[in-house]
Amino acid sequence: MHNLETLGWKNEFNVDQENVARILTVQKNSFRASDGELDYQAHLSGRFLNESTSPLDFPAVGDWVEVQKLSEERKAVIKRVLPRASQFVRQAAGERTDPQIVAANIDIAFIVNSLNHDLNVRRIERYILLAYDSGAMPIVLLTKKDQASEDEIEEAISSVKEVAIGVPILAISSLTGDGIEELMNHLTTGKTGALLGSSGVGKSTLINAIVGYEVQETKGIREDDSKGRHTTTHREMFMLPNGAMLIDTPGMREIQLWDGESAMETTFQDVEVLEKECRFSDCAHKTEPGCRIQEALGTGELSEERYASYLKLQREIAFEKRKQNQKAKLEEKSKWKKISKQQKDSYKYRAR
Ligand SMILES: Nc1nc2c(ncn2[C@@H]2O[C@H](COP(=O)(O)OP(=O)(O)OP(=O)(O)O)[C@@H](O)[C@H]2O)c(=O)[nH]1
Ligand SMILES: [Zn+2]
Repeated sequence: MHNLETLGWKNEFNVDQENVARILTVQKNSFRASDGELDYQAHLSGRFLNESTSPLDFPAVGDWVEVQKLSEERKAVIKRVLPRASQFVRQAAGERTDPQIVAANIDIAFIVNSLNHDLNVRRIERYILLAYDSGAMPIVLLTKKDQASEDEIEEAISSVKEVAIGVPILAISSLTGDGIEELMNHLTTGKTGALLGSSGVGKSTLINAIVGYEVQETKGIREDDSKGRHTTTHREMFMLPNGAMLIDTPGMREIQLWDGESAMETTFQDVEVLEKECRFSDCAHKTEPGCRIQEALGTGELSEERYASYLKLQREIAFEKRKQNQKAKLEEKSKWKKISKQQKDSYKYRAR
């Protein structure tokens, strides 16, 4: 069923097909890759160990890589990462200013939320922004449909609709199979999807339901405290029976933006249209009489929360950008310091 084509391979990189594989899992510096027929245990070639290699240059789940297969059975060396069609990037956890690739070459970013917990539309908004920024199409999945009433489902869908303009919203249940067929209409042969969302929303259970058997270990909710157990610990790509791929990711509690500037327009189409309609080209949209944004806020056409969220994300992106520029400057400085020290040292040596 799976060969390079069904894995989504498009032969546009000018690499011999023999030497192409797709990354299925990453654990530290150990990779599992598939050429569509066989799995390979792969490791990085020396060129990745260069000091200046950015985290974005390393292979991630979903990447197409050029490999050199070794004579040792099912071992390979990764020579390079082929250009990505899309990459889902977030700010790495912790204090550092580093990007982290959640998944590469994703066609559809499934933003997964559970119907039996509080829906956080602000978080969904953020994920949609990241999805568009990555180059993937977002789809919002509302899981555990079997645990919500018709009214609750309708209410959830309508509140998500307000922040997910033009984005498909599907309510599904992995328990009853309700809605899975509709989901699979999107995830067709050769397509790659990624499941993104908090821990316990049912990502692994969904993969099991699609694959039809237990591929991802899931643990039941403990009855005593009804907390979902954290189960997924690393990203992994699964091949589905229909020839599509689905990437499971560990639950992400917070997702910090890395970039997203270019995706703001698509994510906040409603706000941007109003801004363009404003007759003052340099309007701060605060107190100007006759301002279109103020008018829309007044009539409720645009909700205060949505507008506040728009401004907040805009500020956040600008802040990240400044931080990244600052970091780049510091790195440049330390590089020149090093070079000038080397030059001095070599001069001292020659002078002696
Ligand atoms: N009733 C019901 N329960 C579900 C459904 N899907 C998942 N669950 C339950 O929700 C709990 C968490 O599901 P998981 O699939 O482990 O959640 P996850 O999103 O993979 O969580 P992490 O791996 O921690 O990121 C488990 O107890 C599942 O049985 C569903 O459609 N209906
Ligand atoms: Zn205005």
